[in-house]
Amino acid sequence: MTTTSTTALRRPPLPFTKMHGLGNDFLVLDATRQPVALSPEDIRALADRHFGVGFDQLLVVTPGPRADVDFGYRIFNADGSEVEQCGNGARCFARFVHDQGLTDQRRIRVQTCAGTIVLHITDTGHVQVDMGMPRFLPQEIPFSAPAPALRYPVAVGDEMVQLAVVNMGNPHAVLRVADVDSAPVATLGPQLESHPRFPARVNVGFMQVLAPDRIRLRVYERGTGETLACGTGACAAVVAGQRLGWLGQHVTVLLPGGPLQIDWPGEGQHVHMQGPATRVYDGLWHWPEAAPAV
Ligand SMILES: N[C@@H](CCC[C@H](N)C(=O)O)C(=O)O
Repeated sequence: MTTTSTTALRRPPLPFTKMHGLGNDFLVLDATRQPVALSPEDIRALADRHFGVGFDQLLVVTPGPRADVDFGYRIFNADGSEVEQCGNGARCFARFVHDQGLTDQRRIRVQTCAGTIVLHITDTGHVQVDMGMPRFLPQEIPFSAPAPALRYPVAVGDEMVQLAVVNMGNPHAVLRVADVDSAPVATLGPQLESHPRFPARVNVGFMQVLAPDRIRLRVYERGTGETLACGTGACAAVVAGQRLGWLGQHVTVLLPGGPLQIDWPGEGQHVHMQGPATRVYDGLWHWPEAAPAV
């Protein structure tokens, strides 16, 4: 029999939770109770919507690295790249640690690669997130430009587009469009995502201003493609729109997956986001067996 050694080499099944924030979907792993060591190939296999579970981002809940934070939070895009921040993921993170009994606190401090964020579960079950301070200097995005500006002309093929750039922990470019339904998200999105002026790639938001307190937004996400919602993208669009004089301090952002409330009192202040977080199901992932040689 050859099965003994094969079985010994098989990786144990991986318990996970599937969640979403307005359709931006996540696979959530609890690394406070089980060891989690995944390669970029493992993440891509799990993210595959036909052969795996399928998700936009993988969220890993870890123990807090210091006494002043409750948990750590690692985020990976569907392409296996690790990223600094995820707004919709932060709301799901709060619901996950609360609903799994990892904490009974409603105010949760979490360490991400981009710094500390504070999550608050409201009485209605929504989650408010203090997303920290936006940054705008080209080197902080990172973005290649000779001097800071509110918008930058960027050449894409024969076309010139006007971009605002914002770092919300992760990099964002924001374009204003007349109508998000006809915006070239599928073509311009990937061209800008990997544009040479963004050395760490970039998330690309297409914003339609309906009123000073209401926008529509579609986001082509770095490492994932267009998603039904992007929390950091919503924050970046509101901050960029306010700096350009188009928006006020309190804005409802209508994403394909639903609305988010974003508030920014202005320069030098933190951005706040409020919205839902939904648990879909719990599952057990069985690692695929190596395909037999043909
Ligand atoms: N969906 C997210 C952002 C996830 C990370 C992003 N794709 C990146 O590479 O920076 C959100 O809700 O903020």
